[in-house]
Amino acid sequence: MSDDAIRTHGLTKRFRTGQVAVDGIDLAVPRGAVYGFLGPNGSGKTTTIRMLLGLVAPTAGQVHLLGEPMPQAAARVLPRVGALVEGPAFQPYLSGRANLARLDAVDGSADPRTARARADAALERVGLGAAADKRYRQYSLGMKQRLGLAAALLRPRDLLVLDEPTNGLDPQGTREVRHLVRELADAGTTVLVSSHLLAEIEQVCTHVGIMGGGRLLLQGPREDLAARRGSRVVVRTPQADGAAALAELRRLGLADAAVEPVAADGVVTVSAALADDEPGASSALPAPQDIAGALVHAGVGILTFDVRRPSLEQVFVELTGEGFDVAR
Ligand SMILES: Nc1ncnc2c1ncn2[C@@H]1O[C@H](COP(=O)(O)OP(=O)(O)OP(=O)(O)O)[C@@H](O)[C@H]1O
Repeated sequence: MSDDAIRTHGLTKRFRTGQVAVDGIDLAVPRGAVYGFLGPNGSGKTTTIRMLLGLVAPTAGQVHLLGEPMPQAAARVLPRVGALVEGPAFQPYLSGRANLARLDAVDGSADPRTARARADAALERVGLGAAADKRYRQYSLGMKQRLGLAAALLRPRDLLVLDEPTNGLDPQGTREVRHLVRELADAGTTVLVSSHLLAEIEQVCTHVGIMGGGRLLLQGPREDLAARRGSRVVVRTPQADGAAALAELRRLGLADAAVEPVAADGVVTVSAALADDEPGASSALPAPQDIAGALVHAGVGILTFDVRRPSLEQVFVELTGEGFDVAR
């Protein structure tokens, strides 16, 4: 048993069609994390999430949620887990509020006297307060998605599992979901959130797992994954200082330092790789502040000084050779 909020060992799903949708994955979602579960369409995220929640039986492997084995402990564990998965069962002719009341009533452990307050609080939280009395069938896709979130938030949860929560939302709605996830995480809820659009949730994640072709290609703290590859220092200087800047960077041990072609405005860009891809190899390289100091000391005029980290998407593409929107 582990202290992680979610832990799987060798989790595998082979469908009757013979397709292996999830291929022996070991997920580890630490308590308190916001875990971005990422990967192209068809990479196995939804199937994994369904297995986590006991909606689909694994072909092989184990799942522990909040330290307890699934599905054996489902009755004890699932009340502590809020989930948004495809197609929640809402009644089309009932209002958003009435739909939540219905779900609330099914939950044996919820106090019926406070049902209304719970539903209203959840609706407010997802920005549906004004549409509470509208029928579900009149909701837009984004509003439906929000109602699904509200249902997951009807009671305090230790763990939230959200499958593509930003599906159907406009950029404003997407920002709101991010904000909500951050708020919930600040309050101590562990969140697993899946997306095929990395940029949408990258900013709120503390941890990331990247799926590709049913396998977990990469997993760990977000900062570690992005820092692992390809950080660069990028300096813009007056053209006259370009050669001096290049010489200084090389003197500091940044072997691949190079000057990019002159821009029309008499400014050149000098850049160099800051970290090697090999773990530990970067320790010999100077820290950014020391590089800036050395350039100033060498009399180089600095117009801008940046440390550029690759986006996770760049890391992903580099690792897999696959774009994010590639279907299987
Ligand atoms: N019930 C099923 N029977 C057979 N194959 C299935 C079934 N459900 C999913 N698959 C296949 O398993 C693979 C993984 O699908 P899954 O829905 O888990 O991916 P995903 O990463 O969630 O993608 P998306 O972002 O499009 O939802 C796909 O190739 C899909 O066609």
